[in-house]
Amino acid sequence: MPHYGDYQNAIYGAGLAGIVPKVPVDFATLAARATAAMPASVRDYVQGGCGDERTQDRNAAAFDHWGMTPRMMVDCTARDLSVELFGLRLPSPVFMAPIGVTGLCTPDGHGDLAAARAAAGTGVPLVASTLSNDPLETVAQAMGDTPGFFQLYTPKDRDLAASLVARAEAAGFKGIVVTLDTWVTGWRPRDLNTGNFPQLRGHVLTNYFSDPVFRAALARPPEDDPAAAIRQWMGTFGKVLTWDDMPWLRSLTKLPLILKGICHPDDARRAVDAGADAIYCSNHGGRQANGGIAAIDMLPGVVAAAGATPVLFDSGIRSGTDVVKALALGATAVGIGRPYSYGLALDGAAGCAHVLRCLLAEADLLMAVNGYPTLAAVREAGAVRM
Ligand SMILES: Cc1cc2nc3c(=O)[nH]c(=O)nc-3n(C[C@H](O)[C@H](O)[C@H](O)COP(=O)(O)O)c2cc1C
Ligand SMILES: CCCCCCC(=O)C(=O)O
Repeated sequence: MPHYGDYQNAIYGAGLAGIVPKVPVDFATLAARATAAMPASVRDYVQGGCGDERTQDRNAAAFDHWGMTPRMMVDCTARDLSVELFGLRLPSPVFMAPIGVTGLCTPDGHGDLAAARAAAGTGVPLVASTLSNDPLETVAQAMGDTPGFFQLYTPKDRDLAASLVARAEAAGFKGIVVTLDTWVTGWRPRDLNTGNFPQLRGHVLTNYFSDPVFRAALARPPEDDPAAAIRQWMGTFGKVLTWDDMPWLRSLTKLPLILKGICHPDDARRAVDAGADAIYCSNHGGRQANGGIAAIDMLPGVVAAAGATPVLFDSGIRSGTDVVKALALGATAVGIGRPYSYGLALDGAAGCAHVLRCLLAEADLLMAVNGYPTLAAVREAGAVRM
């Protein structure tokens, strides 16, 4: 049976023929190379975060104070990283988190399709953002047989929300991820210092501009009057959700409903009671609120509160080791954020797939060396706060 770790042999094998990876295999080199290659406006938006970015930095740094203990004399020649989620058998517990400017991460402006193709090529699901340069239907198609999830930024216009969800269902997405932490944008100095907010320049609004409900409310189509369409988007983006909205959200779809941005155990309990099918523990990569606890440090409390409900996690994952630590702390599946957008920036779909394969190879080899043949073994081994 092939293992994700075999990617290491492929890299060394290519090295014998004098070929080195086009995209770096480690995050530090990847980030340095990608941010040098990106246009400044995209780089600042992707790399930046809220305030002085201490929460963002802490998200990644906090993985250092969690450690795992290797077990010996365990046969790990066969390893199984597959996971069941919402009745789907996924080949690995890794997915691509929604990134609203994915479209801009490739020079052709079709980064969303490139990420979808990377999903198709690797079997790693993509959570497609509402904020996309290509319509969700086209993105879904580009994912091939790999399941995808649709991330909903809930508009104030309830009919528009219903339309977006219905389109996502019709397009074949397997679940709806409702983001709770971004009805308004956090304070982002890098973008403020350059007066740059991509959406206000008409980027990544294709799902709105292509939507029949959104279009029906415009005097003239977005193609003829983009400024008016952008103004309408500004007016409708970001409904403030409360727990009272849960029955309505639930009524929009029969697909699994996943609530993104849950960090407090009480909120996790409330989400489960209100009918959420999964909790998505995330602090939005430190982009929305500064001054927070690192996301990975909040994961154990959320997992305990969620009980049997699956918990997805992101924020600060930079390596395969981080992936295994998050699984050890109870995550059912782990979201990759900025690293895959850097892969896109350096080599499109191939670069994105390479980043995902490297993360999976490192995770798989760590499991092999640490004596964890399955994800159940990872979870049983756990991680210790050092
Ligand atoms: C450039 C950028 C755009 C993002 N856009 C969205 C989005 O459209 N919807 C959403 O729910 N989260 C969005 N996020 C948050 C990610 O889904 C994820 O929570 C975050 O990237 C995790 O942090 P990390 O990248 O530092 O690991 C975005 C993140 C970045 C970096
Ligand atoms: C008013 C738009 C809010 C930002 C949406 C994209 C996102 O989640 C992020 O940049 O982070």
